[in-house]
Amino acid sequence: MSGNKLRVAVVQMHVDAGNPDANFERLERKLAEAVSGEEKPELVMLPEMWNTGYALERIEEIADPEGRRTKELLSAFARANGVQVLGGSIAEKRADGVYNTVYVFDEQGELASSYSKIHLFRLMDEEKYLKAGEELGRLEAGGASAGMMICYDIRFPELARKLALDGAQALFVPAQWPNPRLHHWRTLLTARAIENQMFVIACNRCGTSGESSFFGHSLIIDPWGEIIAEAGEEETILRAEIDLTLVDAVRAKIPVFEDRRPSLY
Ligand SMILES: NC(=O)CCC(=O)C(=O)O
Repeated sequence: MSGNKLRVAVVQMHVDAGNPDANFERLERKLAEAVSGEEKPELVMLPEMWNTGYALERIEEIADPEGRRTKELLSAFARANGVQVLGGSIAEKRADGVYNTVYVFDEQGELASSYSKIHLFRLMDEEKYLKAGEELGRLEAGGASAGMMICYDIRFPELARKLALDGAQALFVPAQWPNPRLHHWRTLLTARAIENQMFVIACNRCGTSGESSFFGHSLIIDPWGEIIAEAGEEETILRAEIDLTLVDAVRAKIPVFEDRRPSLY
């Protein structure tokens, strides 16, 4: 990090539903690509459920027990490259069921925080196969407080507002958001950025699994709502340097947080 700037690399990738071995192999290649080149990122981010995809009928069998395989890979990568990793989310098997969980590793490879998706998406049958998390997702990134939401979570503006009120200056959103809802994806992410005057960094998967196709369009949006980077529909590493000082500048220009009237609503 230089000053309050943070270089992020968002790994937009295909996910092979029901085939963790193929996904681990693909991810290792993508991670190597993310840290290649001169401008190394300081934070690398992955999409939702990248280990299994939405092979939910088999999720008990293929989810990562306690996230052990994932933690080993991401921790070693973070430590070897001195980079923070926001590990998308994975299907994580615990004693009481399977969770849709993000792990965050710091530059030393230590597990710094985690978050399990709190809103399960019925349109993709999540509530039939997954357990919902019970805590909010927070992390430190680029010397600032930040929050995490997973995919469907972005439809709940009160969650983003709560994270912002608690100090978040950026919101990280791993996703598997399919067609035909690109308009919702772009609009909701942009709205969360504008209304909370925060950066939104969102990583979607791409490619096709069964009858679902995923449009990619990972996005990096600034606190004024400007899209500073947007991917297309193919696999790519989306890169940007975000200047966290912009958060205070935007909040000073239009003092939304001071003007709130929570006693009325
Ligand atoms: N994986 C998800 O949570 C998908 C959410 C989604 O597609 C939506 O429209 O909301």
